[in-house]
Amino acid sequence: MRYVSTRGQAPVLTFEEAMLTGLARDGGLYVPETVPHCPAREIAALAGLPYEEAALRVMRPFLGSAFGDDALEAIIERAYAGFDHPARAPLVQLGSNHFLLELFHGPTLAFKDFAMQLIGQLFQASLERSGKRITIVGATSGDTGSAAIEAFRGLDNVDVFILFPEGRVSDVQRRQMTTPTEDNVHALAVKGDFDDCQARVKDMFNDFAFRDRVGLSAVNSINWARVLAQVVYYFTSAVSLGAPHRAVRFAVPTGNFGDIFAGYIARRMGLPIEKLVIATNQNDILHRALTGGAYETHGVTPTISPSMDIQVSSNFERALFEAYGRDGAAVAQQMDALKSQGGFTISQGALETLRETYGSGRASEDETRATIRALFAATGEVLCPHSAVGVKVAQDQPASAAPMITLATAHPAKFPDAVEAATGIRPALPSRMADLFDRPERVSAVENDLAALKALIEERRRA
Ligand SMILES: Cc1ncc(COP(=O)(O)O)c(C=O)c1O
Ligand SMILES: N[C@@H](CCOP(=O)(O)O)C(=O)O
Repeated sequence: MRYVSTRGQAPVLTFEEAMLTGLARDGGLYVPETVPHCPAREIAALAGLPYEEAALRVMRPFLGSAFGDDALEAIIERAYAGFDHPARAPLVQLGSNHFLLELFHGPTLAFKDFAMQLIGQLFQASLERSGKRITIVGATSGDTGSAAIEAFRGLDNVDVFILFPEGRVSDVQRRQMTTPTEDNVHALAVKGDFDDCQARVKDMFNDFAFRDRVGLSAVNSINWARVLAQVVYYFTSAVSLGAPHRAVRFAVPTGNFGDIFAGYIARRMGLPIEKLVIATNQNDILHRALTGGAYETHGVTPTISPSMDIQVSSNFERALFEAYGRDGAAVAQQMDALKSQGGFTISQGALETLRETYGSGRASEDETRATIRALFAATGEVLCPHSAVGVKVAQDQPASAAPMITLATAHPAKFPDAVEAATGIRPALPSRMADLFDRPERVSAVENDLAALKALIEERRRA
């Protein structure tokens, strides 16, 4: 299995190389050269398997020869051993044809743990073999950062720097990043929004001298390995509702488009997904793009679902690459326009292709709060605001016989103020985090300035 860049000008890599590289050297994102097909009988055979076994079967064809079967099996076992729920990704029924896929039972209480716990193990195995050391620099709107820190804390051959927008993550999210004591972990509060943080990370990747000197690696979903790990739960949930004999739909709270693109890969592999519905908050660039054809940034607005306060949605580039028939030059042109003019228009052909796969919707702040309140009153299920955006948009979709599965992407206890305001209930953190607010914080406030950030990283990383 080989990986190519969405901009067509970077070296073709193996899985392991693409994982360690992160962003392609032409600024694009790696995608598999071909998407392996999973025949219906193999999809059906996933029914009833432990999550780990299903993960091995779904991901195996993408990894090539980098990790042997036994090694991969052990890696997957270790990755999910710290999850609080035996099913890892349990399904809860919300209504006659609507289900919630709970993805928040991992160590940091968000869906990011599914991928981050796995790639933490994959990186370690790979670095032990090569004897190399790396510097991970990630951008977060709240959840990727804590998941990355949890996966890489304390490792001798990895330094981790996480850029988060100052004052724009919840207190729980911030403390998850600022209270770990390991000296390879650095939480950086940037004066800016998530798009600024993500842009500075990409700038660092585009400075090849810096990139090579510090051994830069990415753990945002620009890294293909992140997306791959998220393909698995589309299979496990769809199969438990009757796939491959019955089609399903997914509503996916969306920001950087990594999670929903994992659903696209599952669909391309042969999983019968009728629609992948993009659910956005007020930062609705993706909904506007799908409905009107113009992908235009309007600036990031803070919301009660802060992890989705994103306008430059990195993985949409992967979707465009597919919609433009894998024309890297066309994608590069649009990405240049995004950088220089703040937007671009999607061609009619590409838009129609996107609409065959994706639906979309947007939830306002009031609708998000009302959905948390109504679902709690009707079922007792307490949603985080991101999951509530997903549920609201799912409820707004046209009727279909195919069951709708909404991804519940974070635990409500990460956003206690918003949840309490909607339900009167203040959700409690699991007991292993009960003292989170008593732990001392360690954080550096930094300007949104590339040179200053690079200097800080050079100074603090352990050579
Ligand atoms: C809780 C939560 N929900 C949804 C999203 C959106 O996921 P994606 O960026 O993969 O679209 C994020 C962040 O990415 C998140 O942290
Ligand atoms: N919502 C994310 C933003 C980064 O997304 P990623 O999936 O590309 O890492 C976060 O919580 O940090």
